Amino acid sequence: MKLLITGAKGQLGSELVRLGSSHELFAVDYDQLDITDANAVINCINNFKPDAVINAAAYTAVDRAESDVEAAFAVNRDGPTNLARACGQSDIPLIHVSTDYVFDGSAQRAYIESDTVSPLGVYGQSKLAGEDAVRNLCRKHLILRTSWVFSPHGNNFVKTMLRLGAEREGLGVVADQFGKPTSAAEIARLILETLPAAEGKWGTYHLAQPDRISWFGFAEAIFSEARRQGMELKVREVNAISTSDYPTPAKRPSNSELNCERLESVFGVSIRPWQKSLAEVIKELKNV
Ligand SMILES: NC(=O)C1=CN([C@@H]2O[C@H](COP(=O)(O)OP(=O)(O)OC[C@H]3O[C@@H](n4cnc5c(N)ncnc54)[C@H](OP(=O)(O)O)[C@@H]3O)[C@@H](O)[C@H]2O)C=CC1
Ligand SMILES: Cc1cn([C@H]2C[C@H](O)[C@@H](COP(=O)(O)OP(=O)(O)O[C@H]3O[C@@H](C)C(=O)[C@@H](O)[C@H]3O)O2)c(=O)[nH]c1=O
Repeated sequence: MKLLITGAKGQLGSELVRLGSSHELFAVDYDQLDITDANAVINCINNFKPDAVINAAAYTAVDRAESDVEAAFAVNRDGPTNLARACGQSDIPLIHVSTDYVFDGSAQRAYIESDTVSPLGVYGQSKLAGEDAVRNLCRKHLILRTSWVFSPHGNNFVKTMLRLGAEREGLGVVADQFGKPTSAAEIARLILETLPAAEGKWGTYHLAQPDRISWFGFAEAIFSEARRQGMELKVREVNAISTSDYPTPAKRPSNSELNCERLESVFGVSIRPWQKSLAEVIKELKNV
């Protein structure tokens, strides 16, 4: 397939490029295609004539978004609007990635696709506006909501923990926010697997790796896997703290577990647990 990938230097974009080599890729980041520029988006799609567009571009700085509202909405709402309009006009499928942070976390179970959305912060609000634009402007769309993305690239919780764990003896990590860590490689693998089978299955799906865990539990898993692989860490004490002990500009959902049964049953795919992906990512980071 001829695939246009936006945000190609980000976590997901990098994995799409790595795993998508059997396709003809036009992989562009901000410097080659700014998705907030409507004319540039139309020209790019008209020139390359892709079979599908995968939007991996986003504004992902959750706390910074609270004071940088315009920029977050430009990238997360206006960018997808431009892509969806251009794709919709040419009947090109658009794969768009969204987030668990569209939910407020009040559910006592895993969220399904049709659950009420009610984002707590600017990042989630801007991503929700992007989802709406894609649904309204491009019939052939897959909106894939994922969560807690990690990879060897860019910024993510795994890399932050490994950095802090090498610098400090003690760390406090929130133990009352739960979700599903998901590797960018697993998202890329599943996008490339579902896309060729997507005709007649357009819509919104949840895509996150089992199992549900807290950020604290995830931090413990990161340190234990890093030590198992022989990494030297300074950290001796990881303390379970509550959200109120770790004030941040953006509010985060206390439960953003995504139920992914719909994706698995409609496409007949199975999503690997994050533990295996974590081991692979740490192995790669160790060798950098
Ligand atoms: N990271 C996470 O934990 C989660 C991410 N998601 C979603 O998954 C998707 C992929 O996220 P992830 O790979 O982590 O994101 P990254 O932040 O790693 O990558 C996003 C990429 O988009 C680029 N970008 C920013 N603005 C523009 C623009 N105007 N035009 C073109 N490119 C732009 C960024 O460039 P630059 O770095 O120069 O700004 C960066 O290379 C996003 O939709 C995100 O919302 C969902 C749940 C969790
Ligand atoms: C660094 C650190 C964070 N925390 C907490 C803060 C926060 O509640 C939680 C996660 O922090 P982060 O800022 O790394 O993660 P955050 O930016 O909230 O991650 C989110 O990113 C966006 C893009 C998404 O779409 C979400 O799915 C999610 O992955 O851990 C600690 O408790 N201790 C620490 O030392």
